[in-house]
Amino acid sequence: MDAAVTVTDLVVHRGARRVLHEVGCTVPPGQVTGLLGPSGSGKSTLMRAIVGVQQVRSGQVTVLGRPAGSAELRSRVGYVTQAPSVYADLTVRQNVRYFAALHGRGAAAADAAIADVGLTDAAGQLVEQLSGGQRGRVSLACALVGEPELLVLDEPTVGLDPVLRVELWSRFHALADAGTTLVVSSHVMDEAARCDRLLLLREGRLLSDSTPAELRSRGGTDDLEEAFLHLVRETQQEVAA
Ligand SMILES: Nc1ncnc2c1ncn2[C@@H]1O[C@H](COP(=O)(O)OP(=O)(O)OP(=O)(O)O)[C@@H](O)[C@H]1O
Repeated sequence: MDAAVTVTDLVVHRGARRVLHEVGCTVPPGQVTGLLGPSGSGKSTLMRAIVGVQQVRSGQVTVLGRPAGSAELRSRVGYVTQAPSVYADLTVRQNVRYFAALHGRGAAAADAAIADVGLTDAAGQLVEQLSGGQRGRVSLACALVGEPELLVLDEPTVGLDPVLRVELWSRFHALADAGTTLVVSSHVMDEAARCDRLLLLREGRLLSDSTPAELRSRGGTDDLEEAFLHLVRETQQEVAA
């Protein structure tokens, strides 16, 4: 099956610095692909390139068979940034119903998306009265309600309690099982184990594009964090050699 996203030799500069160095990777359809790496490694920049809002220096990004950012992709790709982008002076329900209407969907779809992110009890509250984590979940509900084919989520579980994190991850897998492609970034390695595939970034370079099992076997350890460190050391030795 064709990849949902193909990134080839991607170079991105931000300000005066090169922040992505000839990155190449693919994202398979109908799976949860994790984008993992330390803060500043380039995860958000790669996501921005995939959704077509990042100016690129060179290379190609193809999304659902089209160049990233094509007008035709707008309704097919959902993107949730780290900064919640919803209307603070509207309630949760009003926000999600508004985004539902933009996608030709009704109140029932909005209510289902609100339930998916665990906000049913807060549906009547103004967004400005919610916590940061709750606001992030309103953004997520607004993206879910459009039922995009590709969902790109920048650190969606930051600040969430463990129970909700587990629930959201099972929701991500249910979406993938129904055919949605998800790209989910995190800097928490324990979330890596929940992904079908892992893209590991460090200092703007892709260290690995593999399954968690392949990464464990390459690192000779069951601990993904250890395996990541092994890969970092291996890459440093290759660079030094
Ligand atoms: N608007 C900007 N102007 C200039 N440089 C930027 C800008 N935004 C990010 N950068 C730089 O680009 C690099 C990659 O940043 P990016 O936000 O993609 O990393 P990240 O892995 O998503 O980090 P985090 O996990 O902290 O969100 C960093 O060195 C950062 O300082």
